[in-house]
Amino acid sequence: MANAKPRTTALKAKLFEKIEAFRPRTQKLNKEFGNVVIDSVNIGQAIGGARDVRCLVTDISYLDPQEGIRFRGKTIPETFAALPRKAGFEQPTVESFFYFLLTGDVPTAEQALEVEADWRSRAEVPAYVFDVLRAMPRDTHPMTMFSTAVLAMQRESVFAHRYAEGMKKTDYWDATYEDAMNLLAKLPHIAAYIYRMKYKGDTHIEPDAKLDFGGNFAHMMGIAKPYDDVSRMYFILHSDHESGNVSAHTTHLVASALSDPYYAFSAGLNGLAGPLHGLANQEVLGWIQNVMKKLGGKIPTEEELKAFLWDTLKGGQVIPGYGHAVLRKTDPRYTAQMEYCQKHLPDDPLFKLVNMIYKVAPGVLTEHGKTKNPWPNVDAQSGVIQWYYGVREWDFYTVEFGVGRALGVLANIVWDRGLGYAIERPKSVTTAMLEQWAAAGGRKGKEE
Ligand SMILES: CC(=O)SCCNC(=O)CCNC(=O)[C@H](O)C(C)(C)COP(=O)(O)OP(=O)(O)OC[C@H]1O[C@@H](n2cnc3c(N)ncnc32)[C@H](O)[C@@H]1OP(=O)(O)O
Ligand SMILES: O=C([O-])CC(=O)C(=O)O
Repeated sequence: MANAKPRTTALKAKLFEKIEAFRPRTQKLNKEFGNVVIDSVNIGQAIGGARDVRCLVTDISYLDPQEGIRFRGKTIPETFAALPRKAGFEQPTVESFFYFLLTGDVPTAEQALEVEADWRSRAEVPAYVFDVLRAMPRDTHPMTMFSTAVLAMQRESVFAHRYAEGMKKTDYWDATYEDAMNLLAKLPHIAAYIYRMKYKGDTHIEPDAKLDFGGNFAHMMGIAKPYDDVSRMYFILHSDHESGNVSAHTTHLVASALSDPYYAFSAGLNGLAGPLHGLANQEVLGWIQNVMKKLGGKIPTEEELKAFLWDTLKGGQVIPGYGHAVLRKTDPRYTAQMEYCQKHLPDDPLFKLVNMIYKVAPGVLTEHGKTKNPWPNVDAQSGVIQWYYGVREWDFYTVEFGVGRALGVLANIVWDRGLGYAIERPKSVTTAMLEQWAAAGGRKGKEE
C-alpha cells in the first residue's frame, strides 16, 4: 500500500489545532440547539431539487445570490490579493490557496512552500493507473477516464486501510487528510496524461519536480507560459462553491457513508460531468462553434446571435453558461476571467463573441421568461481562455474543472470527518402523500 505512513507537517498540525478548537461549537449546536428551526420545506422544493433548503453546513465557502462566492469569508478579488505569490508569478500558487481553504488562514510564503514540498513527495502516480487509462477505448470521454483513474487508486486509501484496522472516530479526519493530500498531488499528472494520450499522439512529458501544482500541470500539458498562471487562476476559481452544488454535495454524501476520498471524489467527478453542471463549459464552446458553422465561419452580428439564441430556446435546449441555481447576478468567477481576457487577449475573436453573447443573452433569456437568473456563470467564459492558449479539445475542459474542484470538495470532507458529521440520509415521501398534504394545506400530523 502506497503512502500509508502518517506524516506530520505544519499544515497538518495547524489543521488539527483548528479542528480541535472547532469541534465544541458543532457539538454544542447539535446537542443544545438541535431543535432550533432554520428552514422549512415545501412541495415545490421536494419536487424541484431541494432548491434553497438550508440543510448543509460548511465553513469553507459561502455563496451569496447577489455577491457570489466567498472563500473563507473573502471575495474572489480579496482572495487573490491576500495570497502570497512567488517571484515572476502573476497568480498565487494553488498550494497557497489550498492552505487557506483548509485552515482559513492566509499562509506565509514559507508555509505555501511547505505544501508544495509535501505534494511533491506524494506526486508519483502508480503505474497501474496509466495501464487502466490505456486499456480504455481512446474515444472514451476524458471525464470517464479521469473518474476511473481516481477510482482505480482506491486501493491506496489510507482511510480504508486504517478503518479496517479499527481506527478511532476521532482519527477519521487524519486518514481523510492523508488521502486528500495523496490524491491532490497526483491529479495534475493524471489529467495531463489523459490529455496527451487522447489528443497529442500519446506523447508524454514527465513531471518537473521543481514546479508548483499549476506550473507542473502546464509543463506536462506541453503549453508555454503564461499557461502556468492561467492554470493557477483556473484551479483556484473552480475550487469551491459552497456545499449544495452537485459535485460537492455528491462527494460529501458518498463520504458520509465513510466511503474513502477516492470513492467519494470519483463520484463527485461523475456529477461534475453533467451538462447542467461542470460540463456546461464544453457545451458553451460547442454552442459557439455551431453558431459560427451555421454562419459559414463568420462572427455573427448581434441580430444573428439573437436569432440563434431563440432557435436554441425554441428547440427546447438551455443556453449553456447562463443561469444558476443560487446566483442571481453575473458570476464573479465569470467577471474574474473576463478581466483576465481584457488584460491578456482583448482582441481575441472568441472573447469578443463571448462578450457579444453577454450583451445579448440576458435580454433574450429575460424575454423568454423561464430562468430565474439570466446572467452568465463561470462556464460561459472559461473555455475562451483555454481555447486561446491552445487547448481546443473542449471535451477536456471539465477535467481541468475537476482538478480545481478537488481542492474544495476534498478540503470539505476532511472537515466533515473532523467535525463528526453523520451519514446523510434525508427522508423521501410518496406522490400520494404530497397530494394528501396539498389538499390539507400542509403536513399537519406526524403520522408519516
Ligand atoms: C459550474 C456550474 O455548474 S454553473 C451552471 C452550469 N450550467 C449551465 O450553464 C447550463 C445552463 N443553465 C441551466 O440549465 C440552469 O440555469 C441551471 C441548471 C444552472 C440551474 O437550474 P435551475 O436552478 O433549475 O434554474 P431556474 O430555476 O432558473 O430554472 C427555471 C426554468 O428556466 C430554465 N432555464 C434556466 N437556465 C436556463 C438557460 N440557461 N437557458 C434556457 N433555459 C434556462 C430551466 O430549464 C427551467 O425550465 P423549466 O421550467 O422548463 O424546467
Ligand atoms: O453552485 C452550483 O450549483 C454550481 C456551480 O456554480 C459550481 O458548483 O461551481
